[in-house]
Amino acid sequence: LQFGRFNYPWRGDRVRARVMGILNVTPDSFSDGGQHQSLEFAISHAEQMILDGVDIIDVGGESSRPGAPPLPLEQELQRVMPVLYALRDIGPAISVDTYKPQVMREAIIAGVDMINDINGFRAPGAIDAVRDSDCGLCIMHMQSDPQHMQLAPSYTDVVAEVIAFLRERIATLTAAGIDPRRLCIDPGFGFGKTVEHNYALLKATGQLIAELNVPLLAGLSRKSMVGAVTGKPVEQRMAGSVGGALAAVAQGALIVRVHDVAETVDALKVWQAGFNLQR
Ligand SMILES: Nc1nc2[nH]c(S[C@@H](C(=O)O)c3ccccc3)nc2c(=O)[nH]1
Repeated sequence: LQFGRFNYPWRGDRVRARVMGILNVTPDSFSDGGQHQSLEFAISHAEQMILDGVDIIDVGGESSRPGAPPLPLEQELQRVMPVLYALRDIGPAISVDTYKPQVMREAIIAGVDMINDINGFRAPGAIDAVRDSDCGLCIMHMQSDPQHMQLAPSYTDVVAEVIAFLRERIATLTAAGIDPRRLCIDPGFGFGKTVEHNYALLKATGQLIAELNVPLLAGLSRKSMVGAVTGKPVEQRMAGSVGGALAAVAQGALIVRVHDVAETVDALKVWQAGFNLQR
């Protein structure tokens, strides 16, 4: 995958969806919290994803688990920056999953190819942090915040409201001088949504793309929406997650964010070989 600037994954052969592998950099639980072991694990996980055919590796220091307290800036930097520097020339595109402007700034200096912001670049300083660079930007919808979002998700019309939110963010970022070719959108499965809201959004993937006219990233891997319809626990949701990824790609999604890279890459290869994409 040639990942030149303004030649983002979705700018290549538009029909092939790209696979974004999830790389969670959690604290080093085996020693005194030093970075070395978690860095070693992160690099070996990245190397395995590359063997599996990953296109983008998404490095996240903070699990956005509902109810989780926010991770302090210094801790996030200590976790994420060594990994970004270790992976910057490893091959595939590198994305950083953060909503903190200072992490964005340092990640851009480290040469990341994309910034994945679950908060849609709403934090004060987030737009300034990313404006004067050429990295890709993923704008995700979230209702409320990770601490409160799953307490009582409610919408009048979830699809219309998510579209309106993403439309406003696209307009705000482009008005600030950001090239729209850098943008992709994401409905944010699991971020302030019930299972019903999530499936209404998944079924509306084509509508979001048609109305907003930017590439769409779908991130439903192993989430509760998969568990709800399969009855499976999180460690047995791979097949359901692959099914969800194909449901999104069939409607035009261009990036799927997944835990199970090898399985998703294979499923997409066979699906794309057997489905007439040029409809
Ligand atoms: N763009 C984009 N970034 C993301 N980061 C994440 S964290 C997520 C997970 O299960 O990985 C998660 C969600 C809720 C609780 C824990 C963990 N999800 C997305 C997504 O759906 N889209």
